[in-house]
Amino acid sequence: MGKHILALDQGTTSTRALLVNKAGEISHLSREELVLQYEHPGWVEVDAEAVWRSAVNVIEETLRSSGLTADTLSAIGITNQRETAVVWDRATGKPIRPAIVWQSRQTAELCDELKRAGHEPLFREKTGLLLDPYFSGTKIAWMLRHTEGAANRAANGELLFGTIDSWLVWKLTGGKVHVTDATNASRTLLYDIHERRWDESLLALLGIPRLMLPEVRSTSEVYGVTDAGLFGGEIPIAAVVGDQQAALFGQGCHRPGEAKNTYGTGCFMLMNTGEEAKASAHGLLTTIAWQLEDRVEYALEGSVFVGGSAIQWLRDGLGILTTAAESEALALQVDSSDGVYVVPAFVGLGTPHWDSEARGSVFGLTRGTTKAHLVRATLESLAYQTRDVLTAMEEDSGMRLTTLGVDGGAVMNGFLMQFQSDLLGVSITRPVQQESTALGAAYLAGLAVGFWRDRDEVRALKQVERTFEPGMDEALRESLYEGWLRAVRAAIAFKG
Ligand SMILES: Nc1ncnc2c1ncn2[C@@H]1O[C@H](COP(=O)(O)OP(=O)(O)O)[C@@H](O)[C@H]1O
Ligand SMILES: O=P(O)(O)OC[C@H](O)CO
Repeated sequence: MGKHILALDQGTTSTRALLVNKAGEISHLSREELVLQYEHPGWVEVDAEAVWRSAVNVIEETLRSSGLTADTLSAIGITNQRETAVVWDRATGKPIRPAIVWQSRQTAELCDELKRAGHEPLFREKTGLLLDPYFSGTKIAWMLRHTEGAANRAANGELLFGTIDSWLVWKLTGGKVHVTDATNASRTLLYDIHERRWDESLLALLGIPRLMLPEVRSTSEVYGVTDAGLFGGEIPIAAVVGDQQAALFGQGCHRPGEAKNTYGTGCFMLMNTGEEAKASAHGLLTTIAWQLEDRVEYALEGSVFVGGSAIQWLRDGLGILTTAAESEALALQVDSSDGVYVVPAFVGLGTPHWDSEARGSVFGLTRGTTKAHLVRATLESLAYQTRDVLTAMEEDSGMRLTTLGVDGGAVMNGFLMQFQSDLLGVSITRPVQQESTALGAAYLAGLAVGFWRDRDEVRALKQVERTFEPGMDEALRESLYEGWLRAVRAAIAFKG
């Protein structure tokens, strides 16, 4: 048995590989940025070949910098941005067009068509999701409709579909293994999360041939080994898990009622609900937390589409920041956002509104507004959106949260974390190891190959770096939040 698990974390904006040892310590992180394509307003795509190349590069770099060889690794655990859809040619392994990223709105019309025909309750009941362009199903249907000859080729078994995990496993195994896991399947809009199978009636509604779909396996098992030609030896691939579920596992939220929020490109709060798939009355998603052997556990999820990417917009779109980290000092230059609210609905709104037509808006500008106010209001928007989600979560689960575990790129921002704690009235714990997603994938892979004994062993590895306690006066907190609710209502009303 080797001394390390390699975690491959394929996110929206970057691909990372890192090593995890038995104590849950991380070393030799290698990272490659990805270029997203925004060809039309509301569309977000990425070159699946570039994603694949980035995965090879970061694994090679991690091996090189650590001096380890492939056969000294115990396993690879893969975690990935979810819903992003790839369709490729079975024979050549080439994608038929760019992958459609989870944030993309290009299937809004198709979703509306299906809603008008009254199909949403069926999708909601079987998959725990909603008819929103976010999920993979309509993205696959769109590719089949908009790529010449694709529908016929798919029906003949010449094309394969996969979320990013499937695509990477296919490539890593040299085109031998076409699988996904239950967490990723639960984000496709095609998988019955109760019966645990691809659903023929949903496939028929979307015109997707069953032949294209991967086999659905558990979240923690050996699916195959990496092609010996790639890294100079075979490495067992022993976990596949959607990144938000991986973070839930990595944060040690293994018991019902435990929750985490990840602040990456988007913000995703997941609460473990155990073996019960709880339906939501407030726009949350019911999703599979993980499948271990034959046992499935579920989660309630609130999905916020634009989180850290609003900070990237300040940096790259407006040019008022040179780095995302600078946003903290700027926000702290002012005592408040002075009545300014930024609603970053750049690609519509997810939980609890599910409005794919809404667009971003800024409210409350005066002649005295400075870039510090705008930056602060943008950071605050992550916290306000999270409060919307937590309110829904508490109403649906009937549980009151006292502590929230956090992770993701933006949690380094101390201003944001304190404001978040103030606004929720909840303690926030930031772990020492903020790569919860990669840790979750490593733990799940390690459990499959006997690197760790059981869940309790990995849960005990978590260490808290800092706790943020709520300190804001309640009247102020509620009046600030009132302003946010007004701003969101106005943003939704603006779309005409
Ligand atoms: N100090 C910071 N303050 C606010 N946002 C930050 C900070 N550092 C990084 N971010 C944001 O975090 C995001 C990157 O987080 P990460 O977890 O790597 O995302 P993903 O996995 O979605 O690619 C970016 O959108 C970036 O703008
Ligand atoms: O790329 P991330 O880490 O922001 O995650 C994206 C989510 O999985 C989308 O559902």
